[in-house]
Amino acid sequence: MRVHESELDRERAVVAGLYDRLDALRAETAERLVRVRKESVGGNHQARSERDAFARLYEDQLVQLREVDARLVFGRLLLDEPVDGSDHRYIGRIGLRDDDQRSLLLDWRAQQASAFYQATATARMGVRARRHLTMTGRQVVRIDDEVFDEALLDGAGGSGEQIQGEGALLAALTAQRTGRMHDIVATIQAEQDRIIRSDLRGALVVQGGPGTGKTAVALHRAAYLLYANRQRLSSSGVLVVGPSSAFLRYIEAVLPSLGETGVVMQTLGELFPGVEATVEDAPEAGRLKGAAPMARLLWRAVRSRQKAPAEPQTIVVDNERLEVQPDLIQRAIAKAQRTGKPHNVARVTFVKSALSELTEQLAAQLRASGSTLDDADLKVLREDLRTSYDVRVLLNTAWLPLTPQKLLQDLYARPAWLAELTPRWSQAERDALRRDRSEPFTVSDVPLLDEAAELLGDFPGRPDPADRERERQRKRDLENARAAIRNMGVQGLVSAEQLADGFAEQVDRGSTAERAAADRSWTYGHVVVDEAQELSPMQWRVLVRRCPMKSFTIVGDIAQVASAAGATSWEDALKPSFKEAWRLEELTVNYRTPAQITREAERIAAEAGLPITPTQAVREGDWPIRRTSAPPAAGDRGLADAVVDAVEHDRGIDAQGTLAVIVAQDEVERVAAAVLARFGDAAARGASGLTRPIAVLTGFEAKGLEFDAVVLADPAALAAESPRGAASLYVAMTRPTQRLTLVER
Ligand SMILES: Nc1ncnc2c1ncn2[C@@H]1O[C@H](COP(=O)(O)OP(=O)(O)OP(=O)(O)O)[C@@H](O)[C@H]1O
Repeated sequence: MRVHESELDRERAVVAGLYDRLDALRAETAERLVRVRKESVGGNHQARSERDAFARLYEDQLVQLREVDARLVFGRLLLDEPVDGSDHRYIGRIGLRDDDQRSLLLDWRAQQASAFYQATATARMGVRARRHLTMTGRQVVRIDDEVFDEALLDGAGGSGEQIQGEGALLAALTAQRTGRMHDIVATIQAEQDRIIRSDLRGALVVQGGPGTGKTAVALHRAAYLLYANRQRLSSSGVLVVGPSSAFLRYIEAVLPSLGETGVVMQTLGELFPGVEATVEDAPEAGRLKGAAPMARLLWRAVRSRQKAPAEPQTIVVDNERLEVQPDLIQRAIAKAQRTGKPHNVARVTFVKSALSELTEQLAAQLRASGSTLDDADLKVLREDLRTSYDVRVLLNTAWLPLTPQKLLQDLYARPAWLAELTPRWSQAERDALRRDRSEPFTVSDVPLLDEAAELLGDFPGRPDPADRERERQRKRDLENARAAIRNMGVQGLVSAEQLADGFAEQVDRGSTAERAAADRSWTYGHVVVDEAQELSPMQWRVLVRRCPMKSFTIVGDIAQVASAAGATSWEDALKPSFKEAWRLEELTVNYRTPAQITREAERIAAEAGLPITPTQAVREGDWPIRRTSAPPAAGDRGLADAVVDAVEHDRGIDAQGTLAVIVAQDEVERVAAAVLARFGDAAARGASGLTRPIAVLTGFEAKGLEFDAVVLADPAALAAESPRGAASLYVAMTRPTQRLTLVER
């Protein structure tokens, strides 16, 4: 015991030294910031923009140094071979060095830090022992050791190999939930670490049952990839896609706590700039819109808007009546189509070709009536035709410039046109898409808008030259940044790209992340997709367009598919976009849900025929599943009242933790009203409930989230509402970290 005490003191002294170093760095950065800001406002534009860029860089560094304060250090390795004069190596959120550049703290993402997560007694990786440090504020409160080198063992024996840092892990797993996801750097397990550090290239699929840490792993992988491929990813960015804004809010603090702020997070409804879709389609419409043939349908829709008139058209130009044959327009259309360019771009060829033929026809007509025409006259004729109202109407009727929004609205609002395009569909299918022009776009419309944008190309008149100027400016910025780095002697501390980003912000005030999110043609260096089993083929197509290099981390659980357009196997989902070029990793340990609850959820899911991957829960819970039922005579009120009672009962056990009431869509508002009436401000309906003690959610909203306790209203209704059997019920049952109550009807 005494030995342990003195060890604790020793660690406290080391950790205090690390915090001193952090404070010194902060002070130094703050001082640099003040100095840069104070420098006289004079100088030319170039000098000012350089100073601003440095100021922004120091501000970012200060934010990062502040973010890493909590649990700055969490581990220590005892090494076979000393490094920098010490056989102790401390692992933390960031790397720290002393004035002589000796390593004091190793960034968890550094290659040498992988031993902290992966070493075992049988594969020691040069490690004699591993120590987990548990912190409260800046103070070490506990140490847990695992010894690998037999020479150090005095009969105590090494700890189990499957779970590492058991004490620290269990403390993290049973800690009360706050409605925000936390990072897991201190306790990443070996199977998770291998996935986190897997190569940047190609598509990596992480399949795992509920609570196996897929989301946690995906986010830590994003942080790791940004660290290990800083040059490549900092300018192109990383996109994280999640199912709902509630989910993104739940995970949004994880990356900043790992020191990463440049990641773009979007829901599937936000992938098309300018549209923020939150409404979901009815299952049948969602299925049709998500299916791969929709791409072909949109192609045909665009083609059908390139159409010669059925009859000859008479137009008047320069007081001459011209009879335009459908053939003439048809030839111009064919020529434009042969360019293979998008609709709005190919239209230029169409117009040119039609104008040439019309000019010839008009000239021939004038010559026939006795006029003589030279080249200059022909030019004038062509210009007269180009500016003629009749010609404009004629050409626009045959080939009108289109926006993606207009194309899609027309498709849904003009049943006759849709019918023409879908000869093999049933009338019921066509009716499912029917919609008024004024209705907002749905989440399933977003990939269709993107597909349409691809087929249509830029709308004429959009600022294209600005892009070229921006490119030239970027080159100048990079050169200036390199020069500035040399002048200030900060080589190695900042990359030219980072600094040039700072210059660019000067112009459009946007970080890489903001610019990427606003630009449909932006291509990311890496894309992380969470809850990927829900994605439709059309959604996959958008994501691959956002990252043509196909560097993806795809995490999900095929058994949790709730949407009608989601995948039934990873092979089917990925084949169209990735062919065979993806690799699969599986996670099998459930870190969230206690064993009793996991077993019951898996039993129900298996009975309903869901293809679940059974998980191994790391712990037994302290509470059995509780079942109550609503008195049948009380009707709808009965369920709401029984739910309120169940919540009250659970608050009696723990009034501090987070609790979710999960309800089928049809009943959620009624139950929410009763819960809010009883618990007032302590409860809220929807995503805003995530920062309150009690949240009332639908099965869909609860996806990916977790709570200390869950009260599930009417499990049968929840099971019935999902197009894929009991998926929604399975998801709901696997949300609690401690207690589950089932309120049956
Ligand atoms: N190595 C770990 N150390 C500490 N906590 C962990 C670890 N791995 C996972 N967890 C915790 O387990 C819980 C479940 O993780 P996560 O939400 O990533 O699972 P998931 O596989 O995405 O689940 P679901 O499919 O149900 O959404 C989270 O609270 C997470 O922090």
